[in-house]
Amino acid sequence: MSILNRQLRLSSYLIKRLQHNTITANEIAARSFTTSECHRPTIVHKRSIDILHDPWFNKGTAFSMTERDRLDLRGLLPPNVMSNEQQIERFMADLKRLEVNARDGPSDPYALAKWRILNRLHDRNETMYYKVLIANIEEYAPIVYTPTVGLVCQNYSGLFRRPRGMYFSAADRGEMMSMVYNWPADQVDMIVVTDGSRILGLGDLGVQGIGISIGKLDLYVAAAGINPQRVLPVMIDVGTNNEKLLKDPLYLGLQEHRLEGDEYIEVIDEFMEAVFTRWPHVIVQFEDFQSKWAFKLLQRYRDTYRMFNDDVQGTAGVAIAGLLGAVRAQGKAMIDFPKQKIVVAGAGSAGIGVLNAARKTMARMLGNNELAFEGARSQFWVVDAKGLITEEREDIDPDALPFARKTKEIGRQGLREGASLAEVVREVKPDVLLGLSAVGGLFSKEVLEALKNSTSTRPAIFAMSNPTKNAECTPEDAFTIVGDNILFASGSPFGNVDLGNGHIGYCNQGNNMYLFPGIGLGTLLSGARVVSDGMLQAAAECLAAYMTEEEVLKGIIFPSISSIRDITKEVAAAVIKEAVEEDLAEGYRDMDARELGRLNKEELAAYVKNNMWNPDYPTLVYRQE
Ligand SMILES: NC(=O)c1ccc[n+]([C@@H]2O[C@H](COP(=O)([O-])OP(=O)(O)OC[C@H]3O[C@@H](n4cnc5c(N)ncnc54)[C@H](O)[C@@H]3O)[C@@H](O)[C@H]2O)c1
Ligand SMILES: O=C(O)C[C@H](O)C(=O)O
Ligand SMILES: [Mg+2]
Repeated sequence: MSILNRQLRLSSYLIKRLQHNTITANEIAARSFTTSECHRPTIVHKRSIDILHDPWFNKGTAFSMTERDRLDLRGLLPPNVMSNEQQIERFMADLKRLEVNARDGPSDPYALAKWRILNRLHDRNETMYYKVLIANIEEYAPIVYTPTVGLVCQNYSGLFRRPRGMYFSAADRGEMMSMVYNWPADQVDMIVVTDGSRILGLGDLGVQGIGISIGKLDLYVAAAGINPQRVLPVMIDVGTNNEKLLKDPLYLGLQEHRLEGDEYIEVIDEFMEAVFTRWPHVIVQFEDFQSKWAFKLLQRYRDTYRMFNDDVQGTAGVAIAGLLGAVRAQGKAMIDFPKQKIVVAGAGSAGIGVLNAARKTMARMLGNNELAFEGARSQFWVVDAKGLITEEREDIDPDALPFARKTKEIGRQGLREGASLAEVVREVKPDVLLGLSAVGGLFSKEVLEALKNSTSTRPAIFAMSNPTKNAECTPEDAFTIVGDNILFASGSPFGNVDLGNGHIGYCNQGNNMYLFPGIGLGTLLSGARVVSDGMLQAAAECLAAYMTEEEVLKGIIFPSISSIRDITKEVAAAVIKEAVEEDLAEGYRDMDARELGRLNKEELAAYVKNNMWNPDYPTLVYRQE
């Protein structure tokens, strides 16, 4: 009989005897001493993740800090310790919210409900989960990844059931080197880390941003065939500046404002040192860090560690592939790219990443010298929240400075500092209008009307902000207002548009998902010491060349998500080739760099394919210890 049952029986027996006056109060006090049995500790024969996965002993977020230390649980749970009452309140609030959330799912009214079902499968049986995901990637990528993952992050404190990944918080300073050993896997190939400060276009979501690391790693497994036992989603909780979360008693993260300055950097440094000490060959992808840190951290670590920033570098590669596709779709040779006039709305980590890469690509095509690099600058007009960026801007962000228009130029063009996006489009008549602003509907009717006067034979509109509601415009608006002869891509998935004349307006998904899995896989399989600009460029060029002439002329400039495993294999092979050529490759397992260098294109692709994990059940054999 369980302790609880025995106690219940005992107390009902005592109460009955008391009612019949056959027992004294003193006797009750003495007897009730036996009920202290329930305060005796329970002996468990497991620790760490095993205890979290054991429904008998798991307390979830209610494990106290001392218990977390005693049971090697530090870092395996979000930092905020909850009371049992709070846990129940959180569960109930989430349960009640289900119907509301199911209704406001982005394009699919049942998106969040589907996520819950898939998530439960993920927690029960990973092989089966990935088999389902890979076989139905077109249908379920929008659930486990953009756009639904945004909704998941917004509601994560309510959705949290079983922990996944690791949490390093500001309260763990000085402990990270030891707590990294709480993770049960001896080998980790890929870490995706966020500090939750800019999740998609949804702003600061604090600890709830862990959802984006999990979603990105789902694609690493599904698209790149990284073994799911060797991926680690990480959340670095340095606080949040989201006032709503700071006031929410059920929020799972640290309820203090974000660390800033050196204190912030020290936490990230400690994390990097800890993970690279335990797993020297791991690759760390930085995801959804606010711009002010995205660039600084990239510069700080990129020459020392195997790391890259997906929003800065992955997005840039995808945009370059799209921009080159746009040139081809106009019936021109790619080498004509440096003549394109490009208006970019948004000068954050993604926008500036794209601008730098596009400028370098133009400069390379123009002769790869100082003059070419300087000349390429004048092809870009950058508009941020304060309008057109010019050299007259006060307190200009140093990352945006190289793209500030010169006063003389803008005078000639009938523009001025702070000119609105519509004015800029009207005066510049660009070939490309690219949005990475996180402002839904920014490409308003007025802006799209202005684009009708573009000097291009086929203007391109890239509404790249995520999730769906943050897209700068919908494909319907773009095709309806600007005309049938445009090229359209969005960051989150939309359906194609029926143009009503027997033709289809293609909606491409211009998302960094076409590159980051291949960049990570290629880095892993080459054993490259760092992720170089050349490797990133090779990845972008591979993606650009993936589409056939016929597809591009139809307006299809990115592959369908159903071929993501194939494109990832090709991208990874291109990354390996470049790493070998740059002498950065150190080999992987029994394949050394020299042997890698001897493989031709087909052999490289076969090498990648053979090293991709497939969701098949292995044979299991039990042996006693
Ligand atoms: N499609 C992709 O693969 C991809 C990749 C990375 C980022 N993104 C998306 O890009 C968006 C921006 O990301 P970020 O990291 O650069 O964010 P960020 O917050 O660093 O930058 C946003 C930029 O937009 C500008 N902006 C704000 N309001 C504006 C307005 N009204 N007009 C013009 N510009 C305005 C801001 O001034 C800032 O420069 C997010 O929605 C993100 O989801 C998409
Ligand atoms: O996550 C995505 O869908 C793309 C990108 O990394 C983003 O931050 O929006
Ligand atoms: Mg991102």
